[in-house]
Amino acid sequence: MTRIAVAGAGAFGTALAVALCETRDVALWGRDAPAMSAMAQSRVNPRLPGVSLPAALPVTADPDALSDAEVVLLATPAQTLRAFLDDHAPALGGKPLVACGKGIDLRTLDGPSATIRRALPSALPLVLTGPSFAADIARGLPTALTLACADRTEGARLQALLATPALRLYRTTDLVGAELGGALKNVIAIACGACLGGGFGESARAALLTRGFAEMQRLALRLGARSDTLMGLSGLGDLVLTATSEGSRNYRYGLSLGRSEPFDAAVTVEGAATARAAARLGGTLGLDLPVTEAVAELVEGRTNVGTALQRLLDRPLRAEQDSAD
Ligand SMILES: NC(=O)C1=CN([C@@H]2O[C@H](COP(=O)(O)OP(=O)(O)OC[C@H]3O[C@@H](n4cnc5c(N)ncnc54)[C@H](OP(=O)(O)O)[C@@H]3O)[C@@H](O)[C@H]2O)C=CC1
Ligand SMILES: O=C(CO)COP(=O)(O)O
Repeated sequence: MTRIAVAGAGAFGTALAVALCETRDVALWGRDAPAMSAMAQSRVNPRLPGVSLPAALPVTADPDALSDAEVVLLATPAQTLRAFLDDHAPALGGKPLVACGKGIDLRTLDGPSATIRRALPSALPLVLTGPSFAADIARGLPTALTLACADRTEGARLQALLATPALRLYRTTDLVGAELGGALKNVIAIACGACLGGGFGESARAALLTRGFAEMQRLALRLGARSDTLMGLSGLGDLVLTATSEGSRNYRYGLSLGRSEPFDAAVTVEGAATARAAARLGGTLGLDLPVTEAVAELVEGRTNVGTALQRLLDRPLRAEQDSAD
């Protein structure tokens, strides 16, 4: 029996499968049968160029790879997670399902763990998140991630199963904090990219990163997250990586918005839909999320970077901390 299946043969799913197959029994599953059979032949995934797929890694579009697995890693983009779970419910029910995507479903405003719970109440949801570019993981570079599971015993078991010598996993029981840290940092990364792309400078980016982090905490804490989770790998750690590196697609998308340049619509940019979802959540909860709202407006083409930044500067002066007077 294959112990682990990775569902979603994009850059991240492929990287995780490559890393895990050194020490574990893993299969990489993708929905596109011709693409998976080309990948099986060429041992290369065009979504993760420069990485050879080890001979020991089966790559397949056969749904049996999902039903045969003890644990399934869900590496599809957040906006497609619900459809994937619905399509494969009989194969996935009752299993630990590890959500690896970073986003909030725009239709339901659910994070990945609630999406799993709603679609498959018998499954055990986990969240794997934190600062990690797919290419780094696939190359075996040192990486540290957070694995969240409400059940401590299962969390510890999966932590041992999914860690590798180079991929160090820390565990937590705070699913909401872990998934919101990963989802919301993408929104702030877009803001930071737009700032740099628009020529507003690194000091302004540092301000946006910091005030954006305050917004991440404001929303996440209100939704039940723990503050220390946001201060960890899944929040601050991933924000620092994503909001400062052109390795990030969210950051590059922001750069292109700032430069008024087109951006390839086929590239996965989770923060675009998540900005809109988070702005809606903030509106419903009566929270002040000005950076998030600005990104949602940018994504929807309702403002431009210069106007959005000026609006942020024009806001009334306030205390830095929400709790301070
Ligand atoms: N890339 C990275 O460095 C990292 C990515 N992540 C997260 O991982 C998630 C996936 O990103 P990434 O792999 O980079 O994205 P990619 O764009 O590289 O790939 C997305 C993959 O998801 C597949 N997919 C889309 N919809 C479905 C569906 N309904 N059923 C099955 N498969 C589907 C696509 O298949 P098809 O080709 O057929 O469309 C494609 O293989 C995102 O949430 C991202 O934030 C997290 C950490 C790092
Ligand atoms: O989540 C990531 C790094 O931790 C990948 O970021 P992008 O999706 O912006 O490329």
